Amino acid sequence: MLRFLTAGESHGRCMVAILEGMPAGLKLDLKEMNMELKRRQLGYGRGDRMKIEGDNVEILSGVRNGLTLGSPIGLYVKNNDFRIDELIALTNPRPGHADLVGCLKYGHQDIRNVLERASARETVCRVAVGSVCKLFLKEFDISVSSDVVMIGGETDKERMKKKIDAARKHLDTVGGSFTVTAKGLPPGIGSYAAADRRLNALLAGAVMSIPAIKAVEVGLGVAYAHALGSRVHDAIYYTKDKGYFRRTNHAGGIEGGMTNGEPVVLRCTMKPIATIGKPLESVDIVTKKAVKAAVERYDTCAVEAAAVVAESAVAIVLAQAFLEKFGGDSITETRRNYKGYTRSL
Ligand SMILES: Cc1cc2nc3c(=O)[nH]c(=O)nc-3n(C[C@H](O)[C@H](O)[C@H](O)COP(=O)(O)O)c2cc1C
Ligand SMILES: C=C(O[C@@H]1CC(C(=O)O)=C[C@@H](OP(=O)(O)O)[C@H]1O)C(=O)O
Repeated sequence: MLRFLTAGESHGRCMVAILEGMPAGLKLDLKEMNMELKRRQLGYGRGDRMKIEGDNVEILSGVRNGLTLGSPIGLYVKNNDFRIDELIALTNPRPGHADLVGCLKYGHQDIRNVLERASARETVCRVAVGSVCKLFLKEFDISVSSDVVMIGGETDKERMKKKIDAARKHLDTVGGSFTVTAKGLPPGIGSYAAADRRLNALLAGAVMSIPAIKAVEVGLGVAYAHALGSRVHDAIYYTKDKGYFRRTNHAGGIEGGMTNGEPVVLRCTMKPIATIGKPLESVDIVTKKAVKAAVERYDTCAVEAAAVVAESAVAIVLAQAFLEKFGGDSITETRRNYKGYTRSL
């Protein structure tokens, strides 16, 4: 079983992750891993925090001479903006963030005790872990990519930028949507046999766990609601060369909770950033008086960054489901099992 845990506060010393269950013998290319971290920092509309951080992952354990050992992989990313103990208390929760409910739930009187961990800074760990999973999947010619498709209702790249500029100018924020595509998967990853093995549910859960992601559609997604079955199901064809194939991919590569051999395509929606320069009404959690919500430094738009995080979330789930099917304590063993299966198809 491939599993991971992360720890770290946004302005704490560092962010860490442990990935357990990765087979031995996988070559970890640190340069490629750090490129993923860099991609997460970019994107039009990001705030000033990204100018402070220069995210760089260090491998603490589980690797010798660049190869995984089969033991837990410890990953570390330093926070340049480390100042958690100096930050002043905040008592004016931001609508749309974890602030109010987090204080009620954990008994805090300072929303900083909540926001430090609720912050999307945690997603740097997700990308560090995802970068290892992407390298694993690459061994089997499986790739995961993403595309921003809409920002604040605009689909043209220049208009998207203008939308972000306008939001920034008006001290507001803006959300959007993006697709994540995984190519090269064989049919049969995931299963219809049990609810917790259905791949579409696992993928949606992983992407929805990224802060501010509010919807995940598989293939045609919500558009299925308007359609007739005869128009939307992907007819099946066969040739000796190709084997089974489809001419359309409305299903987004998943049928019955399993990959069907076509690209897996998800469409994901992100809400606008909760911190707003012109803050909404709120209530002070100590005095109970009406106040304006807290304004921290913020990203005007982080859809591009979220898309990179979602690639990692998807890569992690795919690596988990792939290993569930093919097993293997070493890459050699996984490859042998994989080849045996694909030959049998
Ligand atoms: C890459 C990324 C960057 C984000 N940057 C900010 C930010 O600067 N300010 C903010 O208030 N929220 C930001 N968010 C969103 C919050 O983390 C999110 O709204 C909050 O955790 C509550 O979201 P939820 O209701 O989906 O859990 C960011 C999210 C992501 C994925
Ligand atoms: C630190 C990151 O994103 C942060 C996510 C975030 C939030 O509230 O989610 C708030 C901002 O942090 P700060 O208040 O320090 O400016 C973002 O910069 C990151 O993506 O690495």
